[in-house]
Amino acid sequence: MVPSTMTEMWTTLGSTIASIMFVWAIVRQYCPYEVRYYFEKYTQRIMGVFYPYVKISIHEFTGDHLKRSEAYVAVEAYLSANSSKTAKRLKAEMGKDSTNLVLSMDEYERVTDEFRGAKVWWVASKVVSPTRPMSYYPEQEKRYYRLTFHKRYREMITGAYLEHVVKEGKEIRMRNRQRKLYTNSPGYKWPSYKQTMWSHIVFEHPATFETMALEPDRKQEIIEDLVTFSKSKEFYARIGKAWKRGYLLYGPPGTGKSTMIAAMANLLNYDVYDLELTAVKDNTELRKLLIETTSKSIIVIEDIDCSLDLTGQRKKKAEKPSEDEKEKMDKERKEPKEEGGSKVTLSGLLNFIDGLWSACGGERLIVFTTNYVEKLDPALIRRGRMDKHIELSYCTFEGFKVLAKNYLNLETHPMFDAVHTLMKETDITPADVAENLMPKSPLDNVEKCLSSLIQALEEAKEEAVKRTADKEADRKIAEQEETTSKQIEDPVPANENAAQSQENNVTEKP
Ligand SMILES: Nc1ncnc2c1ncn2[C@@H]1O[C@H](COP(=O)(O)OP(=O)(O)OP(=O)(O)O)[C@@H](O)[C@H]1O
Ligand SMILES: [Mg+2]
Repeated sequence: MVPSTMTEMWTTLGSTIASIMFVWAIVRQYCPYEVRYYFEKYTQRIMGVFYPYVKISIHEFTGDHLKRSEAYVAVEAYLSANSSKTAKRLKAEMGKDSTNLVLSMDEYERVTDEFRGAKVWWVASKVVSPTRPMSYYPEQEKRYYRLTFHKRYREMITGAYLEHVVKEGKEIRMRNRQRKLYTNSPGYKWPSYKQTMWSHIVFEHPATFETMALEPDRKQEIIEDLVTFSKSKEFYARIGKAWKRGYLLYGPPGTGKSTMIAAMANLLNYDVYDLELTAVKDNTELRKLLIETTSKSIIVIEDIDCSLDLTGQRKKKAEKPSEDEKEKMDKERKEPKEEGGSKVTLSGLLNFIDGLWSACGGERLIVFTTNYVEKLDPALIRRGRMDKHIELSYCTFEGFKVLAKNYLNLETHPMFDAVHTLMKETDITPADVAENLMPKSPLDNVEKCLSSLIQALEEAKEEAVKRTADKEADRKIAEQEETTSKQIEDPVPANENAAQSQENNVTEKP
C-alpha cells in the first residue's frame, strides 16, 4: 500500500507543481516586475529544498562579451566528440579545413555522460534576449551548456569530472585544430596596432616519418625521442627545466632536413614557426618574436650557418679590437646604420634559445638545420641548447626501399639488386633518388623509373671515379712541382755535394 500511496503523493505533487507553473506562465506576463521577482526567488528556494540535483551553467561568453569562454569551448569540443554517438539530434557544421562535417549536439538536446559510476546530464541551451524598442541590434542569443548531477556527487563532479572534461576538450581541440605555418616576413615594418609579428598560412605538409627514407632503427629512435619529450611535462617540471628540446639537423643538401621538420610537426601535431633570422632587425625584435610563439610548436631556423655571421662573434668580442676596427666602431656609433641588414648577434641568439626561452612555458622544439655543421660556433650547438644532433646523409638501400614503396608502391623487384650494389659504391641523396623514381609521364612504368635511377647511380659512380682520378692527378702534379721548386732552390743534388766536399778534402791535403 505504501508504494502506491507514495506514488500517488508524488504524482499529485508533480501535477500540482505543473499546474502552478502553467498558471504562473500565463500570469507572469501581466505581473509587475517586483511580484515576478519575489515569486521566482521563493519558488526556486522551495524547489531547492526538495530537488536533489545540482546544476552548473557554462556560458559561451564571459562578462566582457568579446571572447568565447575557454570553458565553454572545451566543453563544446568534449561534447561534440562524446555526444555524436548518443545524441539523437545533432547539428553538422563544416570543419575548419572544409573537407569534413563536424557533428555536435543540437540546441536543447540532452546527453548523458558517466564518470566513476556517477551519471550526469548535459543540455545545450540558449536564452534569447529580446530586442529593445528602436534598437538597431538584432536579438542576441546567449548559448550555454547546463550540467546536471545528483548532489551526492557534488565534490567529484565539480572537481575531478570537470577537470577531466576541460582537459579532454582541450586535447580534442588541439587535435582537430588547423595547424599553422608562421613566418616573420622580411623587410616588413609592422604597424604598432598590429597584434602579431608573425604571418601565417595553413600548415599542410604531407611528410611523415613513415614516408621518410631513413634506416628503420634511426627512425624509431627519433620518433621515441620526440614522443617521450611531448609526454614529459611532469618530468621537466620535476627537474626544474624548461619544457623544450633542441634538434640540430645537419647533412648535405637534399638529404631530408626540411622534410624531417614537417614529419616532426605532423607526428606531434605542432605548429611551425619558420624564423628567418636575416629579417629580424635586432635582438629585441628576436625576443618579441619568441614571446609571441605559442605552445606546442616547432621554431625552425633553416641554414643557420648562412643566416647571419654568427660564427665566432663571441670570440671576436673577447679579442682587443684593432685600430681599424676601433675606427669602424666609432663611426658606426656616430652614424648608426640605415635600415636593412640584421643586427642579431650570436649572444642574442643564445639568449633567445635558453635565457628568455625558459620564461615561456609550454612545449616547444627548436630546430636548426645546416649543411656545414663544422662552421657553427660550438656554443650554439652544445648539448643543453641543441640536445639532439641528427645527421642526415646519403641514401642507403633501406632508405631507397622506403622511397620505392612511396613512389612506385614496390616492395621488391629483380632490379633492386643492381641498385643495392651501386648504392654501396657511390653516394646519392634521397632527393636525387626520389626525383629518379618519380614517373615523368603516364607511360612510365616501374622498370623505366628504376632504370633511370640505375643510370643516375652509374653516372654518379663514374663522376666519383673521375673526381678521384682528378684529385690523384692534382696531387701528383703538386708533388712534382714541389720537387722541381726544391731543385731550383738547391741545384746540386745532396750526394754530389758530399762527393765535392770529399774531393776538396783531398786537394786541401799538403
Ligand atoms: N630522407 C628523405 N626521405 C624522403 N624524401 C626525401 C628525403 N630527403 C629528401 N627527400 C626528398 O627530397 C626533397 C628535398 O628534401 P629536403 O628539402 O628535405 O632537403 P634538405 O636536406 O632540407 O635540403 P637543403 O639542405 O638544401 O635545405 C624533398 O621534397 C623530399 O621529397
Ligand atoms: Mg632544407
